[in-house]
Amino acid sequence: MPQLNTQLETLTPQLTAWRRDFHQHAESGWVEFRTASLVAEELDRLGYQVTLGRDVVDDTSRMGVPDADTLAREEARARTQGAIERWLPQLSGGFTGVVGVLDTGRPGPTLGYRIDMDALDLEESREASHRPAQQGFGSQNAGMMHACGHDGHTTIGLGLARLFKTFESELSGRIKLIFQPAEEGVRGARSMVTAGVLDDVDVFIATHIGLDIPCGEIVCAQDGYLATTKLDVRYTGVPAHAGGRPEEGRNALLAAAQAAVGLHAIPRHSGGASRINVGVLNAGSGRNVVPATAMMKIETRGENTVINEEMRRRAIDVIEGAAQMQGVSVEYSLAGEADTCTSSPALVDYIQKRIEGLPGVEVVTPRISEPSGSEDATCMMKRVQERGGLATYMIFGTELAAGHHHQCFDFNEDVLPLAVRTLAHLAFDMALPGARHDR
Ligand SMILES: O=C(O)C[C@H](NC(=O)Cc1c[nH]c2ccccc12)C(=O)O
Repeated sequence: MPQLNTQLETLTPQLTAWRRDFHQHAESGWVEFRTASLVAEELDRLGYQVTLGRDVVDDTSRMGVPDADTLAREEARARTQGAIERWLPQLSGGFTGVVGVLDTGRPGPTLGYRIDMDALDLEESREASHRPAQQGFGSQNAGMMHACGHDGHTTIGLGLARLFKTFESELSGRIKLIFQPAEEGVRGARSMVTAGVLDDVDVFIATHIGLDIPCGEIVCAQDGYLATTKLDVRYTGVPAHAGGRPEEGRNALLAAAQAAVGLHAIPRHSGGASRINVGVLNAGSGRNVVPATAMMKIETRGENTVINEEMRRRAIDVIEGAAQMQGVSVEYSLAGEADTCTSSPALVDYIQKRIEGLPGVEVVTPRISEPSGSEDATCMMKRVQERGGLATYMIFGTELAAGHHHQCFDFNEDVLPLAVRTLAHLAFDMALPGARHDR
């Protein structure tokens, strides 16, 4: 569709502006108030059916939600940074999911795109060599940075919304744009699945940019996502005068320290890839006080659910054993979890055939399965597949200034128009074997 290229040329500066605005106002999981409000506003302006908040995020299945004071503080911060006021009441409390539906009224599948919006809990580099810092769009929010490309994902989602609206007469069925909160820490997707957001989706595409693949190279299916469990751990001991009465204390810091070493000493699994990481350890209150409190944020991962479950089980043994050694109490809670998933072969074949030769598409890889991080889009994919639909997870390569989750992360923005055009192209004339067309 030549006019698609023309439209895209006009759209590209807007894509760059969106990306840099989202980058500058980075918001981590469940506090994407400004981002979600701007997304809802744009979808509504374009005439999409917009649902958000508790209508698309199930409260009981949310994980790793910040405390009420943090949610309130970040909502107030979002207001000062230009969040669109009329959407905030529904987003309040961290229900920051947004779904836009374009119903063409013509028979055809419902095509769902997952777009994750959240930033990482990370302080962005202020070095002049870091382009966002140098060009004035570095994160304004302390401790929050788009260091994985989700500012680009949100931009791609809005670019798709614009193109689909422009070419609505060429489409059939429905387009469902699913803007998800809290992918980092694998927390938000399960809540949207439980809220039923995926229950009417026939074809589902999740995407990620970067992943050490050059711009112009596209992977139709990334299958190597690891099953993962995230745990918050809290040790409670007994404070005492470290000099006068050390024997009366019970040392929570030592329990956490011994747990950290013990966790990393859990053997890797012979059945496949396995991971363990203690990402955060905070403990104690003063130099001369026997530490009575310690907290850890940890994660286990496995190439499949059996391996991850074994790693989780071993981790719990270590966590509880360390508490016993120091005579302290311990509590732990689930802060996130995700499974593995395999993309639908019929959809992968379809995508490969449709995108080969498109402008800007230089290399098309059908499927990669090497273990590579985790993703909670897998639970959305599984929901679609178990209902007879098709799902995949696409990768759009782009050059990176530094690796994902690094404070100097940045990417080649040429990937934005390329991803928008390629993903939009898949929606036109979608004749997919195996995708339900009874709508
Ligand atoms: O477990 C999580 O917190 C999800 C998070 N997900 C990502 O970072 C997205 C992602 C998935 N696979 C890769 C590979 C490289 C960079 C990023 C990713 C991760 O793996 O730490």
